[in-house]
Amino acid sequence: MEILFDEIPSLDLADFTSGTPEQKHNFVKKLGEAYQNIGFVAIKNHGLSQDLQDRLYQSIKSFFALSDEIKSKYERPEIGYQRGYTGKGKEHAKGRNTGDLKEFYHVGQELELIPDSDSIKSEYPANLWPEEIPNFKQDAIEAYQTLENAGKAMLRAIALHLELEEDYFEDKVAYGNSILRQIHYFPIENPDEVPADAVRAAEHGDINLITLLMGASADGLQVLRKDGKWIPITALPDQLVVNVGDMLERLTNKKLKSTIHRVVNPPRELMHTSRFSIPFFMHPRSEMDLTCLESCIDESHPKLFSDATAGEFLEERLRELGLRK
Ligand SMILES: O=C(O)CCC(=O)C(=O)O
Ligand SMILES: [Fe+2]
Repeated sequence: MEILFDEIPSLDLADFTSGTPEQKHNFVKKLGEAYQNIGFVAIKNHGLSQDLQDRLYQSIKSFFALSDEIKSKYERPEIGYQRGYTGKGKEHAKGRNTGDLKEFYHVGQELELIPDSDSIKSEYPANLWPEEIPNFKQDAIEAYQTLENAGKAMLRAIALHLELEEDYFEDKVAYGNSILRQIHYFPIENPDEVPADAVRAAEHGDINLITLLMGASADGLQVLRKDGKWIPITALPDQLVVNVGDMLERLTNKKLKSTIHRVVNPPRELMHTSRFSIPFFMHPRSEMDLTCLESCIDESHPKLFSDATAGEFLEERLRELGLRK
């Protein structure tokens, strides 16, 4: 069914997690409809409190206000910047060379929380915690866990929409390679000093299964509708934006859409202002097989992707983004 949304659909996650069978059914139906079309929804009752979001934004504002010299102590190119700080302009979208106008900080699974018996533990680098910002660690870990739980609930709904067992993704995302990315789109005093084609975040699809995005500190996020129109996204304060990433698109042979999105620059007179945002990229364990589901392949939907594991696909994309040599 062709639907052209003027805004992304809003859903209540509580309908799915604690609603009546009918509410749960309707949630899955609306989610499936949205993900087969615009690839984005906004959800409320996700479990992440406003207080925690405020604390997170406070910590990252303090962190990014530190000098470049201090921030670079937390930069680890040798692990593809998968933990800690990534400096200004280092990442560019796939297919581009001009770096995005952003700096960011990555938090992954906290190793102490993974049981020793799980061999995945040895795959992950340890998190880095900035000693200059006392609450950073505690707030980031709490947000990571809350978003991981909300993501698991979304994946249960997605599994039902795909007519899989509700717990299909459960073991695949247990201690998965998810990343909390805290982003600062930095102020630019003189717009003529940056490359003419430089933008806050050039158009891209996310790599992972799904992305859960907290309300940002300013406008700018836009998604590309299939008729070519860019639709601005503004989440209400109590909402998270949740979109399909490339891994889920591959698994479902493009039944679910990883929609291209971007963050545009503000008008020239506001280029000197900052924008902060915090996406949570929900990744499975590296061994997850992303081979297209048989149920998503038929004569009118031939298989579009070669077989790969999540780990293989991620490595390829990190090289394409300039983060891995
Ligand atoms: O900053 C935002 O609002 C979105 C960022 C984004 O799309 C990303 O980091 O993948
Ligand atoms: Fe994105």
